[in-house]
Amino acid sequence: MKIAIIQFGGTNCDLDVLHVLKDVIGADAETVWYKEESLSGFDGVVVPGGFSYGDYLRAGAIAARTPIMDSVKKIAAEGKPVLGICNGFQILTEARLLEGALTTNEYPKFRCHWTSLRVETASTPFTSRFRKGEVIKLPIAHMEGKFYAEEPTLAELDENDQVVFRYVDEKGRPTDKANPNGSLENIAGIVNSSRNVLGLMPHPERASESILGSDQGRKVFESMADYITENF
Ligand SMILES: NC(=O)CC[C@H](N)C(=O)O
Repeated sequence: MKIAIIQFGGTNCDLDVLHVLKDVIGADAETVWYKEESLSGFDGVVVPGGFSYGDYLRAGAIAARTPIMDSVKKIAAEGKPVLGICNGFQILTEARLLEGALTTNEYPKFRCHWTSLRVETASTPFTSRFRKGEVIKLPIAHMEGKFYAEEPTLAELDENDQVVFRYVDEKGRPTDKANPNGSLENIAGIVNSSRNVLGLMPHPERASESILGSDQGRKVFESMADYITENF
């Protein structure tokens, strides 16, 4: 099993993800520079966070149009898991691998703090180790994290159980106060209709060891590794 971690100019969470995959959960992983065109030999992909191309035009817009994204699309079409974290989520929406868009936070500042999230579904390759309804703590760090989609798309995401994480308060309720960026319906993460592409704004790799204040993010990577072992 081998997982590719894509690096663009401006990516800055690549080595954190590499550390979690290799040192914390013992999976085989490698960073791949965006100029590589092939991802043959890889069974899964992480598009990590950062500021690819300085967030120029729109966050993720330039990275989404690089040749390696054709290979990421191929991996996704093969049913292999693709995980986009923060800037990675922005890139996956810009590449149209995921619905909707990430727009400037309602209060237009960079926000960097812990959030509580409710796991809305355990039936994805990335959340199989969670319980539906479980409330977990993961940090956010973004300026363009407001999830937006047109009403019919939102309805479809709900109907198909594609909303994976929602920002909630300490009691597990998706209130306005618990919503750090104005995301519609408090959405923090979604999957595609085939369920093998996940994007989320919070950073599970920054909460994968208890010394960091939470190790609950680790289960995202462990679930992904289980899925690869079982299927590929
Ligand atoms: N941590 C990140 O990936 C940053 C996300 C993005 N560049 C933003 O600020 O919106």
